Amino acid sequence: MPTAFSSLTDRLTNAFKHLRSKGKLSETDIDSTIREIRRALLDADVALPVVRSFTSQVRERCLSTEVSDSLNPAQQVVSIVNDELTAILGQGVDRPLNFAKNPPTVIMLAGLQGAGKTTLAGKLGYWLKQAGHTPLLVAADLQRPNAVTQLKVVGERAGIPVFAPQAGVTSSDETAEDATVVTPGATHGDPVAVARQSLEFARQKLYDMVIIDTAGRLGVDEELMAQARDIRDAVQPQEILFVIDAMIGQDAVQTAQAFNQGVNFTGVVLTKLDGDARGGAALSVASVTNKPILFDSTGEGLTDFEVFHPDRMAGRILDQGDILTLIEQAQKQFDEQQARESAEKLSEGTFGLDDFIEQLEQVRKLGPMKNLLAMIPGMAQYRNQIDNLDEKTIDRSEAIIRAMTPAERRDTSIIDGSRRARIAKGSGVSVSEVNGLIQRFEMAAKMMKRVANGATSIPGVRPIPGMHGGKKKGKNQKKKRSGVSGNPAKRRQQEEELKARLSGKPTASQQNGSSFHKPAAMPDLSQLGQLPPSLNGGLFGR
Ligand SMILES: Nc1nc2c(ncn2[C@@H]2O[C@H](COP(=O)(O)OP(=O)(O)OP(=O)(O)O)[C@@H](O)[C@H]2O)c(=O)[nH]1
Repeated sequence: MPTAFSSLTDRLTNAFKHLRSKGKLSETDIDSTIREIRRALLDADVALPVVRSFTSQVRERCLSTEVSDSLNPAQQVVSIVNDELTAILGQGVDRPLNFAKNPPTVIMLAGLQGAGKTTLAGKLGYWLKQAGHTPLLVAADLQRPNAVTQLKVVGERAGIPVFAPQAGVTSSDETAEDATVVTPGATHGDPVAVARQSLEFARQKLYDMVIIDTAGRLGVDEELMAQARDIRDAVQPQEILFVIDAMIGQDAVQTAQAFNQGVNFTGVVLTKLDGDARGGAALSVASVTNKPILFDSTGEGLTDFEVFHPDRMAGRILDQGDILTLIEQAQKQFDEQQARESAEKLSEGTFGLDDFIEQLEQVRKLGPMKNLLAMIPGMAQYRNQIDNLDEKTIDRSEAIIRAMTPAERRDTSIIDGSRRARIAKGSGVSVSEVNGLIQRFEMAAKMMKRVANGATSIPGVRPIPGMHGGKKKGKNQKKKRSGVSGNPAKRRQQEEELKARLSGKPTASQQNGSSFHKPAAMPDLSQLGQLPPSLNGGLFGR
């Protein structure tokens, strides 16, 4: 899927490609790589001062770094670029939200018109609600006629009450109009008064988070800034989040600086990272303002929103995937017992189409398939194929399987010609589509059985610790096959290991144990002759 960083990813991975054949890097090699990195960053709209300090830092470290035993030169350069990218994205640290000692915690949103503030208010509120908070959204954007209505719609969708002035209503004891939208008589036309009243309301009704949506303008102007300052002074927020559209290009830095001076924001939210315009300017914002990026948003949906982790974003930009996010999402959504059973069935060769449907349902909870594939290391080169993956073909596959009898799903070998014709009719597809699905399922099941038993691996994809059982194991050991441990300490260790693998550092077990592998800081993509069947058309065909 093209994202705001796709072309930057392509350019950077290309710059590293030339280094792969080198045994040792000369100063000339380093300089020519640095030149390519500089051009890639500038073309992606990263601000010039940020590019300058970034490249000089990378160059200095490349020249002074000792030759490592465990990393080849290309991996070493990628590892340095990864560190420095993580640093410009926010000093390399994750900064959690500040909460008030005495609730409610107040979060004020500021930014240009159309940056995505209103949408973000809903996403943030929804995210907080999922975490057990009781948020209230506040419509303090009284500039744009439709803004209040828009926030009410967003609030309704997220199931979060909205404190909003209602035209013609002035009494302060108006009661809730319906379950999701509160319309007390906030003072009409005065955003500062609305914000102040919302706090009183939240205290009375015991909302513990107040998210205030403020007005945006097309460009920075002093009147807007003064209004935002007045709101800030009236409600003393714990967080003032500057919301910035990643696609606005070079203006991002100037706008961010103006808002920083104007309201002294505490954190940044990048929106529209799903767009395909050059998103480099947004990457400069944290560095130029010295304020952390707290969240990012990748679509219009309520859940297209995530906590920003500088190191994971750097990994995605460098096409090292984001396995940690994938694991976290999977842990949230997956039924662990079911995953374990599927893994066992796969290794035993008893994985049927019924199980496949169950897996599909679980995977679907994680979001569109394209987004998931984008989190796998080394996938940038398959962007076109991933883009061509039509999610509808997945629906069709599901329909075919659902048209089968339970016995057919358990054992595809009983599906003869007449059964195939019946299934095709029942699912509204052609017989050849049914044939194709059965054939691909049988092939994939065979391959997965071999992979699960350690007989082979997917080309270019290094095994994840605990993923492959090797030989068939006893009952107790089987539990490890789902790849992610249920034990929190063990899981943390696995995450640390993965993190280290992705950053190119030796993992704890590699340092302690005898089975030291060269870390896969940069997967050798040349080995990826073909996608695993499940990705390359795979079960879903094309
Ligand atoms: N693709 C994409 N669209 C987004 C994202 N966030 C917001 N949008 C869309 O961007 C448009 C503007 O978003 P709003 O939330 O209205 O922006 P705003 O900052 O509140 O705008 P004003 O109220 O005019 O100041 C809407 O159409 C949103 O659906 C995102 O992450 N990705």
